[in-house]
Amino acid sequence: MATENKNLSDYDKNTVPNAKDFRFGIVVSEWNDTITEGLYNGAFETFIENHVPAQQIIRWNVPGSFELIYGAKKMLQTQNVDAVIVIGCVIQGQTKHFDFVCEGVTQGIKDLNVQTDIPVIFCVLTDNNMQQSIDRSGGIHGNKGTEAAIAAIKMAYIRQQASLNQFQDQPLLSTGALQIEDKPLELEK
Ligand SMILES: Nc1c(NC[C@H](O)[C@H](O)[C@H](O)CO)[nH]c(=O)[nH]c1=O
Ligand SMILES: CC(=O)[C@@H](O)COP(=O)(O)O
Repeated sequence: MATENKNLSDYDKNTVPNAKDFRFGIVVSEWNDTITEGLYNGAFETFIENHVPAQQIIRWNVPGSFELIYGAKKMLQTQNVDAVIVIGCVIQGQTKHFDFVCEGVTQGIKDLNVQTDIPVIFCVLTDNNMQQSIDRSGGIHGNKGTEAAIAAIKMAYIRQQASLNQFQDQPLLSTGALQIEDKPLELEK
């Protein structure tokens, strides 16, 4: 489903676990900072809306999207966080550099998810032009930062429950969603 058919800011609050005790890191690229600031604001505000205290949200800046990999790695190594969001905006230029940056960041963040125990959420726009980025950072298609914050909460919860081995005897709804203490968690099919 393309973004144009699903607003990035829409989510069902009934499927989001209580996030008041989680700690989150956000690594923000300074390239295209008008866009990345919009994505950050979307993520930060969504965390606050879901009861994450501001003092439990750690922000680091890096020069560009390629540096998100190292920045996230060092945050994971040094900070007590339950999930990390990396925020970037890569826009096609005149050369193939776009392809290499996008692929490099994608693979690097994937590697961190494989090699470490902390979820790293991919909030990197890879757009053809600035208008597409504007549309996805608080514009007509919503805010990918909101989407990323919800993903971070859900993944932090999955990590927490998995570490407690609670999934083994957790009651399941008929839909296959986990029944958690106050609201069901919809696991993506
Ligand atoms: N063109 C964009 C870049 N390029 C810079 C790289 O991300 C990196 O900082 C540089 O190659 C030094 O290692 N970065 C973006 O985030 N967005 C772009 O559109
Ligand atoms: C993604 C990039 O690095 C790109 O925006 C740089 O522009 P260009 O390909 O014209 O050098």
